Amino acid sequence: MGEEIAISLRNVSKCYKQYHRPVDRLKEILLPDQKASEEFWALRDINFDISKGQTVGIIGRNGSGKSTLLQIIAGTLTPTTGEVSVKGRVSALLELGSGFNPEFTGRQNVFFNGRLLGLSQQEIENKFDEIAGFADIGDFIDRPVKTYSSGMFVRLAFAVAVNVDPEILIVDEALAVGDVVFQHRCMRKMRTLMDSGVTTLFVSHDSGAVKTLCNSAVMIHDGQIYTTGLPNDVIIRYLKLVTDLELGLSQVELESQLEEQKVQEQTTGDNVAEDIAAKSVTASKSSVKQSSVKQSSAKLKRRGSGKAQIEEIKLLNSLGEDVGVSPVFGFNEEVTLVVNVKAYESLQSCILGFYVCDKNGNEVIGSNTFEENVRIENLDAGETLEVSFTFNLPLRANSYSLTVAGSENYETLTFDWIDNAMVFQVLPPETGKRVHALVDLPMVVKARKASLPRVEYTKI
Ligand SMILES: Nc1ncnc2c1ncn2[C@@H]1O[C@H](COP(=O)(O)OP(=O)(O)OP(=O)(O)O)[C@@H](O)[C@H]1O
Repeated sequence: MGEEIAISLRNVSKCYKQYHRPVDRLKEILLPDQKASEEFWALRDINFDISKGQTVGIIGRNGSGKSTLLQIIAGTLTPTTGEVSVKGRVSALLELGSGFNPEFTGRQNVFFNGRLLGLSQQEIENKFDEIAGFADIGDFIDRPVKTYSSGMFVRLAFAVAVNVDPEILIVDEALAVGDVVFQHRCMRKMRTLMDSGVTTLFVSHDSGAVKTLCNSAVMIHDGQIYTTGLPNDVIIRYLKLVTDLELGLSQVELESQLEEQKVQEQTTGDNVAEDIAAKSVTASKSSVKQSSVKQSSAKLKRRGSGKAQIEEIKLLNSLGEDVGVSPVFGFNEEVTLVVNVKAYESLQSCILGFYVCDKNGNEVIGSNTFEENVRIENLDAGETLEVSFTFNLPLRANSYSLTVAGSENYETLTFDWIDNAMVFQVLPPETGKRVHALVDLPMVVKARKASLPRVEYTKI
């Protein structure tokens, strides 16, 4: 039996009417023959299926169509064309305030919203204390919502959305509001819901949250699906697009890249997007030489201005040996990362850095020359530079990837950024010690048995 589909979109498009002046809207109502608006397609031909229990991150630049997409899935907006099928009770946390009546108290809104979501009066009463406890807004629960700060508002809205036993949870960027303690509480609750099989859609500009929370991601650009896949891969594509746009790559060039990517994906069935990502930035210059990894298997992903380029990356073991295509290191082994850079234009200064990332793309170890107090001044065009970083790998046995990047300084765009430049394995400790966390740092542990205090019994 195949996976159960919770959300399915077929050729979904949304066209908004846009008016230059408010009066044009009235004009069009009064004089329907005279068109006073322009059509704007916020979404075009969106097709995807989301299996039950998946957590999907939706990413994209401002105005790309993410909120429109979520509202269509949540059922608060009708698509202009296409079909949407959503199976399960949807609880949506969309725009701040949507669904709340400002004149009602928080308590009244909890009941009002609960009923809208299909819960009975008794069910809401049973859940009320949990919701109020989660929101943690004190006496404000009995005051009109219009007197709330935006933080209180989102606390209550989130508390309702996650505590009404949703089957499908839709969250739009809401976690960015509220204090740190509340954000942690939200994250924990979302994880619990996801672990219990709730299908979740999550729009965020926080790539870290998408990487840690989601199983997959969809990137929307100009109302179309730009790419889908593993969160880290999609985020890399997203960051590359943002860099390309900052570098002034024209829309025509981006569209032709997208077309080329689609054609190649169809013909090879392979994830050609990755190779295109690697080619597009620096197509005219030499590609990076990785003495330890073949380019295709390394899933090379690259972006940057190209003012200078990373020409070679090597990862040496504790004996200083280059250990080949798929290096395997011992637990806590000392390794040396050697990076060679060539300037194609003159640079006033240079910062070179790296990250060791886990499978989800979370940065586990990382630093750069600036933070390590190694100042690199003036690189002339044609000049080369070799930088080495020596560090240990006190990591849980697993595979890790290496990201290497360089920029002129913190203010400028990176000249070269290579994600997944190399993948390597770390073995478990030879001592047999189990590593329970991602990183295992040396620590001092002391234990002391305290004798129990004597209890004196008084005879009555
Ligand atoms: N009611 C509306 N009428 C006209 N145009 C709209 C309307 N709502 C959204 N749009 C336009 O549709 C496009 C997509 O908007 P949407 O809010 O879905 O983007 P978004 O990706 O969620 O953006 P952000 O990250 O800034 O929230 C934008 O260009 C926006 O101006």
